[in-house]
Amino acid sequence: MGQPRRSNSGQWRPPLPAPSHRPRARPLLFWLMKILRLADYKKSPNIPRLLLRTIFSAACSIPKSCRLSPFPCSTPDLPHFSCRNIHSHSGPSRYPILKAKARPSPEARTCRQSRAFSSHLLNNPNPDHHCGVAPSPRPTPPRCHNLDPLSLAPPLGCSNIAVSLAAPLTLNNKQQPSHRTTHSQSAKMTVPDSFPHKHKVAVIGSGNWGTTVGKVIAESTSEHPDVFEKDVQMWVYEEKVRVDGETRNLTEVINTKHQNTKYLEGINLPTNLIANPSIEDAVKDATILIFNFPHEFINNICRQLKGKILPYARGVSCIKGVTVTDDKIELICEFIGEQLEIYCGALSGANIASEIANENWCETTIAYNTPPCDRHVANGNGQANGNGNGAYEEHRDSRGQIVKTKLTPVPEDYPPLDHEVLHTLFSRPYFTVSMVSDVVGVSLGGALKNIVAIACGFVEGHGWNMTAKTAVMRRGMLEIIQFAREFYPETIQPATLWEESAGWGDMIVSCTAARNWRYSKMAVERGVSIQEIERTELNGQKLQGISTSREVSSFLRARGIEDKYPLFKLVDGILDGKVNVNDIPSLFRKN
Ligand SMILES: NC(=O)c1ccc[n+]([C@@H]2O[C@H](COP(=O)([O-])OP(=O)(O)OC[C@H]3O[C@@H](n4cnc5c(N)ncnc54)[C@H](O)[C@@H]3O)[C@@H](O)[C@H]2O)c1
Ligand SMILES: O=P(O)(O)OC[C@H](O)CO
Repeated sequence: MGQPRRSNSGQWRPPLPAPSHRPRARPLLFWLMKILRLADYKKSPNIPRLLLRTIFSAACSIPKSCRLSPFPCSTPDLPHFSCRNIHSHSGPSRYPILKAKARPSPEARTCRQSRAFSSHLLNNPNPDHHCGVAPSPRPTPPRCHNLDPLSLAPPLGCSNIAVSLAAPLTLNNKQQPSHRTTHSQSAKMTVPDSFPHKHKVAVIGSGNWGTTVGKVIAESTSEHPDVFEKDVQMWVYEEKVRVDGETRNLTEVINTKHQNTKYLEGINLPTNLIANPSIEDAVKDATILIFNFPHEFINNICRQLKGKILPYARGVSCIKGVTVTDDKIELICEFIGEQLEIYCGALSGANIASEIANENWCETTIAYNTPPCDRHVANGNGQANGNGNGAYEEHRDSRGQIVKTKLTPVPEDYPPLDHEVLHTLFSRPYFTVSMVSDVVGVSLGGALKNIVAIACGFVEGHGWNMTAKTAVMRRGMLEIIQFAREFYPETIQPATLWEESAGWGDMIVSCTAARNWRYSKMAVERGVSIQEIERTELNGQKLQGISTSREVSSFLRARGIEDKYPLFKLVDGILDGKVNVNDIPSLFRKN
């Protein structure tokens, strides 16, 4: 890797990749022209055509072996990048990487895995060797779900993003250049990569998943002191717990024993994860808020947080559920954003807390649409906030509407808060993160699968088996997609539900191994209501499927369309005791 260098305008540029990794366009062209000249192409016009066709078809062929591998590459410099990702981003473009490096849009920069991907390619001209498969042509850069291919055309002032993509980005890779150009100051102004402020992270909620995510994050903040403050505050809904024969406050137990004995027993927590019973104090000065509690408490918690957080804080909701108010349905992350006047993304995936807490590998999906005002575009003109020509780009919600709240941009003396930073914050060797922009797919996939999981528990409790459950899962997924298309047609990307952990992955794990499935099965087996089981068996944990089913059904009923969602309707009926589990097969009978 070379040294950081200055452009003609005096601006710092990242170093060029090592010469052996540079594109070899010139020698290639040279030889091509030589062959054509030798073949006297003016007399044989078919030769150039044949040559081009051969090159093009070679570039299009990706070995199938790579497409099928579900495992992450084991390369130490790219621990979270999998062959599957390489495949899902592959396409027929002849020089896709060079194209993306030359003219990416802001979305391309924030696209999932882009940093890892570009640095990986620059460091490894043939990325496939890490996957243990036969070499293949270079794959395309990562694809964003909301990325219009046309947006790869160069918007004004984006030219220097090419430079940031071309250089391995700075947060994960220790060989990075030590300067990052900011955008709002003059083009010649540079800021060292060590920003005066680091992001302070607070986790709001400390249940089974809340504590697990707290652990993940506290490990990351320790590992990245250049980006994050080490200590992570975790708000704990204070309770008395019995430990070693004594009754103590849960917060005190967490801070002394470094275990959440009530909600995540037996897991050692990092000492920089600090339990705090005061929500106000826990979020003080935090720039990144992680929301992680059962969705039933969302109204109350948002009320407590209003006016108590930094105006430029940003959120990620790990909550699986929806909010229904006045016959309006809202994604939890957007509800949080609206209430607290911030932007909030969503994390969801096939994630069973105890497995991640035990550091068993799995993957997850984060949907985050970096608000235009936070896009630190280091372009040739030093323009900030959006499209680089001085115009302010509005932030839009998942219904395509301009967000009413005028967001306060994250100040420039913090590391830019975007896909890269969030990817860094949540990634662990045992937790692979995919970054996407489809907030609807990720949120609804996570919320609505809980209804399906309850149905699967009923089916299994009744004595039917895996094949019956599969039918219910399939039906459930169709209703989820239909729901997303009906209520969020503007931005839903159904591919998210097929391709991401937050879609089919979560559906499968939820219907075969998670709590909503397990305890609804138990309810049928014991002949008691699921609410009764929640009260007696879960030691304070919550089954989100019960309230989600109620909320979604009341929303559909209010619109007179519940019959369009027969599985959702049936689960609600069973929860009410009005319908019998035996009626489930009737959904599948065609008249
Ligand atoms: N547990 C998992 O494996 C898992 C995995 C992925 C996603 N999720 C999702 O994460 C979210 C949080 O789930 P969890 O498993 O951490 O919670 P949990 O089921 O462990 O719920 C208990 C939590 O609720 C809190 N609580 C109880 N009464 C409260 C009140 N009145 N006000 C505020 N908080 C109160 C408790 O203190 C505790 O932290 C849910 O939406 C869930 O669907 C869970
Ligand atoms: O245990 P559950 O049913 O709340 O589900 C946990 C996760 O959502 C599974 O991905």
